Amino acid sequence: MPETTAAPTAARTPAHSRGVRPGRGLPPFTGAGEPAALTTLQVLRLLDSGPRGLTEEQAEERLLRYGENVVPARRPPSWPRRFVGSLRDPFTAVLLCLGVVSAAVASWGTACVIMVLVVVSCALRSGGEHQAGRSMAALRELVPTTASVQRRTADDAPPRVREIPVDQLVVGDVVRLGAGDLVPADVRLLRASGLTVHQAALTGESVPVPKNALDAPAGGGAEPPEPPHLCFQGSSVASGSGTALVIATGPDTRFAAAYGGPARRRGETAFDRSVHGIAWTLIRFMLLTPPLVLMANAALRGRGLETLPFAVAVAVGLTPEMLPVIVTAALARGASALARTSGVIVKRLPALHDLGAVDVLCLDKTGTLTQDRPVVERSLDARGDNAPDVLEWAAVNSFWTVELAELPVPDTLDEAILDAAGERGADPFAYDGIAALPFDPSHRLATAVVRRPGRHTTHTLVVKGAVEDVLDRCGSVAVDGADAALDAAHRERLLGLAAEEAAGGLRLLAVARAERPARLGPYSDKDLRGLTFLGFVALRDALAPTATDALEDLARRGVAVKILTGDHPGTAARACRDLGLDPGEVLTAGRLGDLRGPQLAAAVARATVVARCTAQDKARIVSALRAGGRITGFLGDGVNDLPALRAADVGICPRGAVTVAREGADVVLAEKDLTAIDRAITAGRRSSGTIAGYLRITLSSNLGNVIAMLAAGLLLPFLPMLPAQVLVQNLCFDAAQLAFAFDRPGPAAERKPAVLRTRTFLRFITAFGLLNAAADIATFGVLAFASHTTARAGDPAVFHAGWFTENLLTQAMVMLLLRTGRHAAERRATGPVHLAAAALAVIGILLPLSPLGPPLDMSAPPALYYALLAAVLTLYGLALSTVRTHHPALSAAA
Ligand SMILES: Nc1ncnc2c1ncn2[C@@H]1O[C@H](COP(=O)(O)OP(=O)(O)OP(=O)(O)O)[C@@H](O)[C@H]1O
Ligand SMILES: [Mg+2]
Repeated sequence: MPETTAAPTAARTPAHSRGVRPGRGLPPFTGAGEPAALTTLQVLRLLDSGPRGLTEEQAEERLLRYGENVVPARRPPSWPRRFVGSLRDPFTAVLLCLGVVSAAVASWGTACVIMVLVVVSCALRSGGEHQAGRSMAALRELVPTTASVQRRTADDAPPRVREIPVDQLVVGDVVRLGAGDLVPADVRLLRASGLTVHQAALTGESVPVPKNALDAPAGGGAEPPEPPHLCFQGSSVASGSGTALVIATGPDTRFAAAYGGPARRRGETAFDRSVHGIAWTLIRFMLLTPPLVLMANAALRGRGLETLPFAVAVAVGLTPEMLPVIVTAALARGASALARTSGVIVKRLPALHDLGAVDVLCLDKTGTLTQDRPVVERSLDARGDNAPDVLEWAAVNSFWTVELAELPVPDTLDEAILDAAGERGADPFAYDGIAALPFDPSHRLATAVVRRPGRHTTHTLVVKGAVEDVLDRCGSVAVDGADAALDAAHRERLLGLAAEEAAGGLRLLAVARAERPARLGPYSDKDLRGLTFLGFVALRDALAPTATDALEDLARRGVAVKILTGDHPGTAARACRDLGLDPGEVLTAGRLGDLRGPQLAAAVARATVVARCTAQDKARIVSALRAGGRITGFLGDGVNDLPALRAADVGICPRGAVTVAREGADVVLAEKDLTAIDRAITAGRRSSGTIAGYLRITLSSNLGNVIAMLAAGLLLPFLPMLPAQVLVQNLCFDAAQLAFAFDRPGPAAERKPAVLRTRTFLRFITAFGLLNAAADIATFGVLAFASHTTARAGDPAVFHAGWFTENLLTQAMVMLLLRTGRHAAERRATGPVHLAAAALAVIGILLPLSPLGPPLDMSAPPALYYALLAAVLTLYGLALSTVRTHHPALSAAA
């Protein structure tokens, strides 16, 4: 493409020969931006650059000298730092407190074992996190953020625009900006066409701000706070395009000065609500336990502070120390498997859990339900008759809006129109392009201003866009070559005609035109009044071949699908119907009006399609669904999808999406394909199933032990379990639970959204905890019976050994019988959990008999005990299976 620039070429004189140092450190260009008093030419000179950009060699040299364009954000922490960080985990903190309490009462044994627990769990956790962090960083690198830079291979070579990773940009580079791009560094505009920029991250302003190149220096007056010719890193292009000079990179940008790192967003996610919610409930329990144990012992047995170590041990017994390890491992494993098998990149680990919990998925239409390969089917005039000239005007609009853009982004509708017009021999060069107002999703219009060669006094405005938005700007309608006033009846008829075409599944663009006296000044949306309506171009976009099956799968998995589109309601409804999705009542965003909160949630809950949505409508619908308790995913790929991507529990976009969408999304798909989402949701449910399984099993048996321990503590004249023993037992349990990180839950876990609700969960662990306690108490009876005839009746060491064995055996059984999503038939195959359970059982039986027994105050129980224990365990196993199958409320939770 020939390079057309307005700035003189003198700027290309090498400035280093004049002793000017480019870039970083140069006072006017650090962070705060650049005084508007300099002309573009002066700035280019100062930075030793030119309107044609740097050469590759210059850029390379600057990169080496001044460093990469990265904000010195929080670097990934090192392993030791993670270790220290994991000490701040609430469970660890509680354990440490308990350790301090034990040390304070000189219970050194307990204190030491608690320390061992803390160190082991922190080491495992930080190791796991470190590894997960590395693999996540590697995954994120598969979705790099790029910028379009204009560089030359040699001084005299023509400039070429190419995509490079953003971190390779240097001061003096010339970059191209297009709708949906992130502003890659602090830049000064050289040229701009209809450019508006979102700078909410910097200024909090929520509406896009218009930006343009500076024609003349701003003079001596005060500099405006947001100079219109500067764009800053951290903002994004909402519409239009531009060419700009990089004036500050990396740590020198205004963004780095303000924040020192990328801003992180988002309130409470589904992950926080479920996993964290349960963790905090437990922590409250743990903190309450020691005082309760002390009080009960004091009140009922008249014991004093000497029971404190025991009370502490009971609280420690409740802790699921391995929770963070299991969570990280399960999610990281799921995320890398998903990347390997389906090319789906999860950018934030907890997002995988949230994916599994999604129960409503909002989608855009184009490219998701359809192929995004539109072809022009026909063009019609205001009467609905074939009208080739309407297509020709649309082509003039498409050609010049693309041609005059600084960064032409191929739009499939424009391409289709140009193809069709080209086939019919239309010639857009019959006009000269004067100006363009590029397509802007909030106005749903694109405008080209053209001039017929030789007619210098008249400009023709050619507008194409959504039917309603074009009609709003029309004052007349062309009928049979003459203009007639556009009255309400006409308008209704035209809308009806459009609806008819849309009902056939066609996408529609309205075309209008106006003649104006030629002028020099820029054009804006305000000039689009009193247009003459010409007609429609109807395009057909074939349905995506995999969509029908994928929608069915999603429905089967309990995920409701909603289409939030900017398109015509008729077109969207027809696409749904053709894909077997009942559109029900089709809403338009306009009809939702100012509904908010619960009313909006209720209205949207009933609908499957909401058409004519703006970016803000999409976001507010997603927020309302979330506020109504739904866990909401959003898939979209355009600039107009960004607010909704950010508002959703899980924002999903395809790899081909605009840069801002890729940056804002939690999950990036290889392609815009619903089947990939289905696979990602399944992976999320598996990981959540693993976590839930771990929590249910660990906590129900921990709770059972605590109840039994309290009961025994009150019934027996001695401590039912020595603190050291509690902790050894805990260590064994924890080690065995690690197997869950490598477990794959059964298919039942994949059937519906995996949400761990605190209340259902507590019901589950209470029921199974009580069952476990009952087995323990039965064991006490059996132990007493088996040893009452022997010489060792009432020996605490025998009691300790007997109970230890039973505890480990019941834990092994629970691991096998309460696994997530498995029914009897599915539980058979051997896996890590089976091996761990077997190991646990062996340790449970042999440890008290081994030389380690006596130091832990355990000695072998009589043989009769083992026989009776077998009977107790059989009954316990039967009871477990019965409760699980016969209480759907409980088994459904599993
Ligand atoms: N290049 C264009 N020129 C003019 N008008 C356009 C252009 N592209 C889209 N439109 C109009 O704007 C409307 C909204 O389109 P847009 O692509 O912004 O919606 P969307 O929300 O992204 O839709 P989808 O759900 O299909 O992705 C379209 O129905 C069409 O009428
Ligand atoms: Mg779109």
